[in-house]
Amino acid sequence: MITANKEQTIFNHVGSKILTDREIDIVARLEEPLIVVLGNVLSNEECDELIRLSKDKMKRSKIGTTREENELRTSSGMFFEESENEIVARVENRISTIMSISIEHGEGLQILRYTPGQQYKAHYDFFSSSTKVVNNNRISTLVMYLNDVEEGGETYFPQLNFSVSPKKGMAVYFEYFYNDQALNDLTLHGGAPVITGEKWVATQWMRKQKVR
Ligand SMILES: O=C(O)CCC(=O)C(=O)O
Ligand SMILES: [Fe+2]
Repeated sequence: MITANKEQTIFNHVGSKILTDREIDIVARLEEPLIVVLGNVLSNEECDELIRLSKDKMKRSKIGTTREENELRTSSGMFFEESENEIVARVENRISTIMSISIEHGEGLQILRYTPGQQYKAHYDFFSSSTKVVNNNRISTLVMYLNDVEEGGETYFPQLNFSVSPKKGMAVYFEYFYNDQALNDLTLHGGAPVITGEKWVATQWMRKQKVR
């Protein structure tokens, strides 16, 4: 007998809703590799507050440091400490339900800001097998959009001819912990250059084992 075997996924939600402290909408999904577009992940107030809190920090983190230019990623960014404040704790709990994994597997929430011309070139979120961290590699990503971008700034998957336009409060989830490495490789993705306006995102990466 021939059985079509579908690979095991981490994301365990079916239907069109995910129940957390908010009702999250599953807007669209690609099955393999699993890429899910989510709506109503963050409220407008939460988006604004995350931007406000990180703005200060980005400023502070630049003092006394020479800003290293990176070809791959030209945006500026910062990390929140675990449960750093009430809003980060609340959002982390929600993220953990969405991503079907406890927050102990998560690196701190990362905030990125892109101004016109800035981008994140196509990359993998997992580390290559030649690096030391590979024994506790990343397995999944949630990119949350904190504002509307006038033009540009799509999250694109060049191997899949697929892209997601940033929309305040929405998010894109994907995972790359398949047995078949070819599926993982299809999650190559980037943040297209912003053309007009600014783009703010919050990214959560999860690791195979606990990091906290
Ligand atoms: O800015 C984006 O759309 C993508 C961000 C991203 O790839 C990441 O944070 O790993
Ligand atoms: Fe990424």
